[in-house]
Amino acid sequence: MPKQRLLIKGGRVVNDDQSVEADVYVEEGVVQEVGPNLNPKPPSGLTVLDATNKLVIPGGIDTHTHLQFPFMGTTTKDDFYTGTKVKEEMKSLVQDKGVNSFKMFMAYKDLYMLSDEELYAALSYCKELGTIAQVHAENGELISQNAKKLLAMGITGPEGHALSHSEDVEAEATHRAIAIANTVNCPLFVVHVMSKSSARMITNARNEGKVVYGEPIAAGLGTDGTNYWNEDWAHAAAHVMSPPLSSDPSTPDFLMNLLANDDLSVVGTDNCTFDTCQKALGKDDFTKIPNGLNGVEDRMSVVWEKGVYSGKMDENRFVAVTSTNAAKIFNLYPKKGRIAVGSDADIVIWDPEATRTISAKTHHQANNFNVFEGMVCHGVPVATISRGKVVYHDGVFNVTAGQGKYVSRPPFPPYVYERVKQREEVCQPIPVKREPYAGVVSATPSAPR
Ligand SMILES: NC(=O)NCCC(=O)O
Ligand SMILES: [Zn+2]
Ligand SMILES: [Zn+2]
Repeated sequence: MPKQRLLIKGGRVVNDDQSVEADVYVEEGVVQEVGPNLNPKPPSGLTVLDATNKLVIPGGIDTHTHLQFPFMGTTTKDDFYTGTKVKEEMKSLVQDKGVNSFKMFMAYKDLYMLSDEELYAALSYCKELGTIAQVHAENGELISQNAKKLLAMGITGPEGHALSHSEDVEAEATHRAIAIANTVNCPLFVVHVMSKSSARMITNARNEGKVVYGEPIAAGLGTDGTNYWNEDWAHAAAHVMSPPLSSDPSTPDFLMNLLANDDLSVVGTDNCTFDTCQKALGKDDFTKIPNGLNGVEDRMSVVWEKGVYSGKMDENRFVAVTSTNAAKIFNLYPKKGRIAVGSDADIVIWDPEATRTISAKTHHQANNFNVFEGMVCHGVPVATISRGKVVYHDGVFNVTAGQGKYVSRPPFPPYVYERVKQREEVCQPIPVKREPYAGVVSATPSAPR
């Protein structure tokens, strides 16, 4: 078999810490050289992609998706799912299967919700195994009480979902998760940060030196919860997810500012798609609407448009929040999340000037609705390269099902655990040295008669 060889010519290579005008030469899926005017020999058998006036960026890493996910009485439209398991299986998943993160739920009462005692035990064990504890932070008990009250008042539509999942519900659980994680010195990754209050909790915790990461999602940065009051039931229901999109329209901008400042760390999508017929399982009761929406296809464009094109972040921060930080937190760096010699050739050629309009009519996802419908985005992928293979170029896909490769992730990512280790060494409580108490001790009270 001839070697698979690829040259990306004339682009601007953007990593999280610098940008350089350079060509990128790839052999057998791995970057071999990054530099000006590369001329690899022999020229035969070499695929050349022109990246003049384009950015050459590391392939995006979506930190949070649900594919082929059985949930709330139905299964997501998009497929492929790896689930979380119970405690006995955690060790084997980490040591034998290359899993280094576990998601725990404080919401979904009577389904997934963990008590504080269970969360304490789970986070303690995550820490012992050297993994990242991901937490869905919402107070499931409060949601349940709120929902009962709203249904009794005759509020059965999707607005009831937003009202029952109030901002307090997310903020309280975020604060509690941070407190529990900090108590057991376990690194915490708060998934789908949707509200200002929750984001502030994470920002404060980071300012206090706690090892906490926050993940806003594409939908939370690109649209808002005013959609829950739309008079078209299907439109409103399509936006139902937990925690809900914020009903305060200034929240997406607020979250993007925190992301630009490194108060929040990475962008996921929580892609979890259900079509209108599936959503209709909750047509008479908002608590039965399957929770979830799209994002996986549009994440990079939404972040470019709302983050870079808006002037909040530069191209390097864009790379940090769409791939590099995720690769560091989940121990994939620098194999993933960087374009450098020895890195996997997962690369996107990105046209920062081109625009596209997002629509369910033209998207490639299986769902019939897109929460970013009509959004004009600057920043368009021209080509996508997966382990050296051009899988998308100028509108044409060259992929087959099953081509993706599972990436094993070792525990104890140094980016996270070096800090954890240091905190543990320095922050050990030390008993106060004092003379023993020599005074009177009252008699042990006798048992009541
Ligand atoms: N977020 C959501 O509504 N659906 C997916 C499941 C989850 O992440 O909680
Ligand atoms: Zn969740
Ligand atoms: Zn999720």
